[in-house]
Amino acid sequence: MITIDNIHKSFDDHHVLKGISFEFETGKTNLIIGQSGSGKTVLLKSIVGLHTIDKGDILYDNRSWQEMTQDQRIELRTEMGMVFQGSALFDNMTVEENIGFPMLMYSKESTKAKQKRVAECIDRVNLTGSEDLYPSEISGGMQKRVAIARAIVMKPEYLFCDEPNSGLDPKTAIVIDKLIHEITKEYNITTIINTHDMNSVLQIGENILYLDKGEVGWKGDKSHIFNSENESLNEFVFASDLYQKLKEIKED
Ligand SMILES: Nc1ncnc2c1ncn2[C@@H]1O[C@H](COP(=O)(O)OP(=O)(O)OP(=O)(O)O)[C@@H](O)[C@H]1O
Repeated sequence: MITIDNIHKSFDDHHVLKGISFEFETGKTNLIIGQSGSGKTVLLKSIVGLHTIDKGDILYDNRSWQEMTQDQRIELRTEMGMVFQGSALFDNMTVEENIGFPMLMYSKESTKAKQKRVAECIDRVNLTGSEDLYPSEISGGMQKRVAIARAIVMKPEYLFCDEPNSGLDPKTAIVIDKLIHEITKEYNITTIINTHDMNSVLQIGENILYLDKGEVGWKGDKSHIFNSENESLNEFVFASDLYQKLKEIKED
């Protein structure tokens, strides 16, 4: 579980995160949603440790970020897997090399054990047979699966995904959402996903934080999102492509 406790973050005089508290639960797909500019990326980067927060604390299974030594923070990073927007694969490495890269850098296991783990992950994301291909030779959906396999190869406690569906067609996006959701359950990971995508919210939104101009606008799960009394959230939900399409179908 990751608990954020009253966190604040400003850039010069721009106060972006204004006292956010939330619990991201273990074994669940936790979603951060909100309008563009509401602070989703700044929040995710703060949790990953890429931004220094100005106030408050972040607890990683009860371990306080503020109280950690530099060595403990470095150790914590090895427990984190990340799927970046646009996949961020190494163009000059094959699928297998991309997935194995974190092990090459950080794992102290034997070469044989590393190869076994990489093969397991390739199999888990259904990329068996594509090991020797380069990113430019595979589809966007396959690239995303490589990014997911690379993120889980070190068996992380925490998985962070920044807009994992960006650039994917709706059908592939559903496959990727399902994969992240299944992996979260199988490995009992605390997964946090930043998304705009209402389809994802309705598919895998088990624990949702809606950010409204840097504040907590609403918390809940997908089954309650349509019944919220929060005006700003309703605007966000009802302005989504998905809702508009459903409305058009109903009106036809
Ligand atoms: N490094 C930075 N320096 C200064 N301002 C920043 C920085 N990063 C983000 N911001 C500002 O913080 C605010 C929130 O940005 P953020 O990227 O978190 O929004 P978001 O909710 O992720 O939006 P989007 O959905 O468009 O990605 C914006 O006004 C942005 O300009």
